[in-house]
Amino acid sequence: MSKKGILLVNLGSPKSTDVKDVKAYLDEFLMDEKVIDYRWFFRSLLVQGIILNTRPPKSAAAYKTVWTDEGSPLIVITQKIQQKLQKLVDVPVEIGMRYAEPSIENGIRKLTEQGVTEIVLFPLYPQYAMSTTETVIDKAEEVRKKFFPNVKINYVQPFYNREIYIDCLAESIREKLPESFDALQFSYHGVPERHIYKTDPTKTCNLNDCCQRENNPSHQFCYRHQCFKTTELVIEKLNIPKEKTVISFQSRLGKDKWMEPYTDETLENLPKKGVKNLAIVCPAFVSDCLETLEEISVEGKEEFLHAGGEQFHYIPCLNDEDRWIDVVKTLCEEKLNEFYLV
Ligand SMILES: C=CC1=C(C)c2cc3[nH]c(cc4nc(cc5[nH]c(cc1n2)c(C)c5CCC(=O)O)C(CCC(=O)O)=C4C)c(C)c3C=C
Ligand SMILES: [Fe+2]
Ligand SMILES: [Fe+2]
Repeated sequence: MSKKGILLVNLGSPKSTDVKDVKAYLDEFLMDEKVIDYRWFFRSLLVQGIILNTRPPKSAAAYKTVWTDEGSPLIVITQKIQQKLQKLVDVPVEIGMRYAEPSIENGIRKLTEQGVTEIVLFPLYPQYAMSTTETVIDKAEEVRKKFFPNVKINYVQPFYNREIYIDCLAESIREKLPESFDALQFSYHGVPERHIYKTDPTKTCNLNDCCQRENNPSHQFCYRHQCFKTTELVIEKLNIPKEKTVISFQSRLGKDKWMEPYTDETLENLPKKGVKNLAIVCPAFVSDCLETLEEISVEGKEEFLHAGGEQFHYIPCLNDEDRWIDVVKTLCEEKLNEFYLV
């Protein structure tokens, strides 16, 4: 009888907030061809020649502001999800990070040491992107072929529009929303527009109205569509009018054109449009991390207040909320059950 297990995969964080560890982490992360998708020579020129010579001290300082006694919030929260899920399922659950430690290889090894030969791997990203879901699958397949050729892996698909997830996210937001607010902003991690064109096998997405159409063939691989869809479904559940919501994209890097509108510019413009009391949520992330705790809750808040905003309410990610752990369990069990069918 084959034994099953679950591997929860998140992005990863530096080993510590030392500049050298942050530099090593950024090197691995940004040299990934699915993240900075230039040919190796140009990627290396940009990342190792420019970014790694300027960014690590700034990033390390930012990490210091969010780091806890237990470590990076992203990793600590992923561990908490693992521990809670482990109490609900009767197969072993491990974690692996796409970059740095604990690695995907490490996670698969821990599972195989417990006799597991069939793994459900859950990339913890609601929306598909080349720089997230796709690179996780590439890495896991590379590791599987090299070290664990007899192991089978079943991947949990992006769940941006799944009813159980939307219900869970909407409920979580509802509980944390202030009594009154002028607007609810959905800030998603951005990606370069080029990535969306590149990963569209149907070549039918023009990053325009088509992303909001009901049935465009490109939607399965369109990060922009999936962000719009999550937003649309959540506000419908929350019964919030579209006019009271804003979508934006954060964390751009480099000189390429990234998806617009940008979160920082939106935060500066909203007070001029009469939005003084803002609630903001970041549904591209299931766990709080540098990009939410520092870029939004601290920097974003400052930008908004400086531009004339009065109240800024950051709504935390799902993290290890019990209702979210139930969703993780259901999505994993669906894939565990598929092993019985083949
Ligand atoms: C939806 C999730 C994410 C997408 C899509 C994504 C794309 C993407 N990111 C960068 C560059 C950086 N991202 C950084 C941090 C970071 N990114 C995500 C998630 C997505 N990235 C998370 C969860 C985090 C936080 C990690 C943590 O430890 O808390 C950083 C590092 C931070 C910094 O130095 O400021 C960079 C750089 C690119 C280029 C990209 C798509 C092309
Ligand atoms: Fe990122
Ligand atoms: Fe699209």
